[in-house]
Amino acid sequence: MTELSTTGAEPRKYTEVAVGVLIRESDNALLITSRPAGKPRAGWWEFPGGKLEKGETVEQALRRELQEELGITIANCIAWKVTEHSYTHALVRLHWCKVTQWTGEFEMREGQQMSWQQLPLTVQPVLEGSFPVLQWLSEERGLPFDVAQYANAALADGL
Ligand SMILES: Nc1nc2c([nH]c(=O)n2[C@@H]2O[C@H](COP(=O)(O)OP(=O)(O)OP(=O)(O)O)[C@@H](O)[C@H]2O)c(=O)[nH]1
Repeated sequence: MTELSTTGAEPRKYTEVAVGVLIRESDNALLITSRPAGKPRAGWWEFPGGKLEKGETVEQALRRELQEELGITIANCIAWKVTEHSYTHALVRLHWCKVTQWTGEFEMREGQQMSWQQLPLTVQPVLEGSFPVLQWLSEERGLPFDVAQYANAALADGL
């Protein structure tokens, strides 16, 4: 699918992305990772995942990405939400899955960082395409959500 361009140029194509919300069973912590050097928004925090390759399902893409990036193999992928976000570098459709089971030891294979976080997150800045999901997760947990907390840090870092 495409979005009409405001410049009259070619419509921008959606990039389909599989994103994992990994939830640690013992304390419900969420896995957040930093974007590796060399990618747009390097050093920003996100939920782990990546782009679908041709012919892949969301679950296949997420399993591949998490093996490549984190060295783990997911054992489930519970389809949860689909969101869209327009960045200057891309128009993305994010397919969010909850993951509660995996095997393997975490290994940061792209030199990124990982952090098990409770809400509200203490790592900053966070990709703004993830804000809706942070809101839904907060609501599910009966916690307040203040988008300004995340947006201010993102603005300070050049949103
Ligand atoms: N993984 C991930 N991507 C997100 C999140 N939120 C969000 O807006 N995105 C966007 O989704 C896109 C994911 O692309 P990516 O660059 O991480 O994917 P990839 O690992 O396949 O990259 P590559 O194949 O270009 O190396 C980026 O445009 C990123 O800005 C999130 O929480 N996690």
